[in-house]
Amino acid sequence: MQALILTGFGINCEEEFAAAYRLAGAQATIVHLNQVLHGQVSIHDFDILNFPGGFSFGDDLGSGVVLANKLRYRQTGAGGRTLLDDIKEFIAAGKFVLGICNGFQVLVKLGLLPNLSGHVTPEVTLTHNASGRYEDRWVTLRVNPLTQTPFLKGIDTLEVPVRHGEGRLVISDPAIQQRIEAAGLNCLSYLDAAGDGTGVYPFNPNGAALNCAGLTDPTGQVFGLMPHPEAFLSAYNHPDWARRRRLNPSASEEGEGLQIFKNIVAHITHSRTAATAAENEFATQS
Ligand SMILES: NC(=O)CC[C@H](N)C(=O)O
Repeated sequence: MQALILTGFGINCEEEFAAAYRLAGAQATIVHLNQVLHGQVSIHDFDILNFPGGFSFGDDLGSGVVLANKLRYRQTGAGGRTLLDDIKEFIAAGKFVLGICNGFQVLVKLGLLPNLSGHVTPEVTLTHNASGRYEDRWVTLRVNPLTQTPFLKGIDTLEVPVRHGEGRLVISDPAIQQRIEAAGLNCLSYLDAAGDGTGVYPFNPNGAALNCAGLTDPTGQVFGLMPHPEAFLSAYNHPDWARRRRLNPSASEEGEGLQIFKNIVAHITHSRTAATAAENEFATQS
């Protein structure tokens, strides 16, 4: 199971991302975006493509906009081929894409999320937090029980840090909002201290529509979220770890964020084993 983790141009969470995959049992390779754009590395040699957080292109024109435009418009080959063409093929082959924070912003600006139309055109946007400030705090999330994505399998709630200036999801078309809700694509929502979904600041740190902290596409293969699960890989990353351990001394030393990476690594490994078994059976029969 091979994870490709993009870096360069102000992306700054690639090491945490790689650590997450390694702890989950996968191989992680950090690659500069130019190596992919110049054809030195092919995304097709990997199982999952990852867009980490950071400040790509200094957040100029809006977080994630320039990187999304490079993927959509920068020609990587003959005939006007772009990296987005490769990413579409990658997804059509049943592979997975994960974007965290700035990476989520890239996927939204590109139109890979929520991608209700299947045409990869932007349908929603992420913009400046309602507070007008950069928000750096821990939040609690609930997984939407309707979600089909393997990334979130078996997870009910989790605590994770956010650190962003542009995390407010805006959905200007009510029909799109309704379709996102009906399909369960708003896969993560912010909770208040009583464990209820809330739009109230600071529990919802940015004023996002639908209290949405994360989205998937209709296939569940593309997943993006504003908070940083890759920053909660060890129980000791939590600001309140000492009290949590006192209350529950036998609790795992793993951070809650690691489960997302373990889930996808297990899913891909399992699907591959099943595919090989089916091929072997076919070979024996024919
Ligand atoms: N941590 C991040 O990835 C931040 C994303 C983006 N630069 C923002 O401020 O919204």
